[in-house]
Amino acid sequence: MIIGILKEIKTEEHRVAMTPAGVEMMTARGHEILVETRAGAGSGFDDDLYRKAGARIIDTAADVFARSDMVMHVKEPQPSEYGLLRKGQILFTFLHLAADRALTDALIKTGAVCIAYETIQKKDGSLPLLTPMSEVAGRMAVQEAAKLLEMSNGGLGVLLGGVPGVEPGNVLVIGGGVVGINAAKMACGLGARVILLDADLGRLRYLSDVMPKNCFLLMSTPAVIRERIQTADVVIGAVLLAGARAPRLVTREMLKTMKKGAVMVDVAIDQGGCFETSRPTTHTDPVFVEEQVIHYCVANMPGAVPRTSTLALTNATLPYALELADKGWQRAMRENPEIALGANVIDGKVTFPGVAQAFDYEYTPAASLIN
Ligand SMILES: NC(=O)C1=CN([C@@H]2O[C@H](COP(=O)(O)OP(=O)(O)OC[C@H]3O[C@@H](n4cnc5c(N)ncnc54)[C@H](O)[C@@H]3O)[C@@H](O)[C@H]2O)C=CC1
Ligand SMILES: CC(=O)C(=O)O
Ligand SMILES: [Mg+2]
Repeated sequence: MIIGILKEIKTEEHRVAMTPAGVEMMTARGHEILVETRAGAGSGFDDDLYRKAGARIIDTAADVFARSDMVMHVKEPQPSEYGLLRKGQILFTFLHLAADRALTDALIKTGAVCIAYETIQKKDGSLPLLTPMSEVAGRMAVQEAAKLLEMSNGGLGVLLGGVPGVEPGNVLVIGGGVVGINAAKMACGLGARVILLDADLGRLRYLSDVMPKNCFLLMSTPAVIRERIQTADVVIGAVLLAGARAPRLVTREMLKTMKKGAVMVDVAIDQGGCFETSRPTTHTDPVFVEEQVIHYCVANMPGAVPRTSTLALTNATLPYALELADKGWQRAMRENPEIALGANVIDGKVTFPGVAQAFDYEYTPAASLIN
């Protein structure tokens, strides 16, 4: 198969979908890899490293799209790329369609086979391609929030760890999955007083076994959120209903009861956000203020630390990319149910229930489109 690796064009996105090490493994299996020039530059991989690994360097995205059977990105295609996708071509990348009707409609029009990293799911419910990026974003959420709490950045002037004789800051983490546990661990490590909420009692039991003493676990209910938000210096939104739009758990009314200069980091923004007042921001303009509370809502947080994130992401994506390349999408989906769950839009049909539900579109099971 011919596989195209595109340069990311989303604002301040410096990850790349395949490393030279991945190219070497792909070419050893007989696949041809086309890499758009400078696609790896932000992650520390120049064109020569890709050439040495066996890739061909291509000057333009249009050429990569035109020549490839499967194109790989990190983030969703941008409007300038919609017209470059074609019927039957595989697109393998993060998509987050339930939060983006315009992108969903554009992909439907292309007729391409659109497989989303974030909905590939193992039998145990885990999301193997989202997990490494959630680890990064969860850890980053606390370092971003700690900085924004400084008064020169508009924050209320609290040091999360406190000092001897002065109490630490309060961090409320909503959602105790991968983002949540990583954020809570970082905040605990800094010495903050951390409250971690989840709606799954089994998950809370697990967390109570592994989290340090300064992490308090509570069942997530509207009443608990309404009460705890009032004393929080930092709130981190980390909920997920896989592939579906995020539930809105913090309302504008709740925000009005918060401390002025407190910080909200809505990591779940890529699925639409879990605060009523959230809207997606970029690394170049990451924050805005609503009800005197600072909001950080960057939808591609790991893009800011590409040297870490590219390696973490491609460690996870490569085996799936290899399987798609070796077998083609139909056989790969037939033989591997994890990949079948990645199907979001195929040949103009919406094949993921959470996306169909978000926009009231007809849902077509991917299995019915496989010969
Ligand atoms: N902004 C960014 O750059 C990035 C965003 N993300 C996003 O972060 C979000 C979280 O991802 P993960 O932690 O990997 O998901 P996960 O599936 O590991 O965890 C989600 C957790 O939310 C819990 N939950 C569901 N409903 C809840 C409720 N009402 N109250 C409290 N908890 C609830 C679930 O029980 C689960 O434990 C996703 O939307 C993901 O796409 C992930 C990486 C980067
Ligand atoms: C998960 C995601 O949206 C990202 O890594 O950018
Ligand atoms: Mg989007």
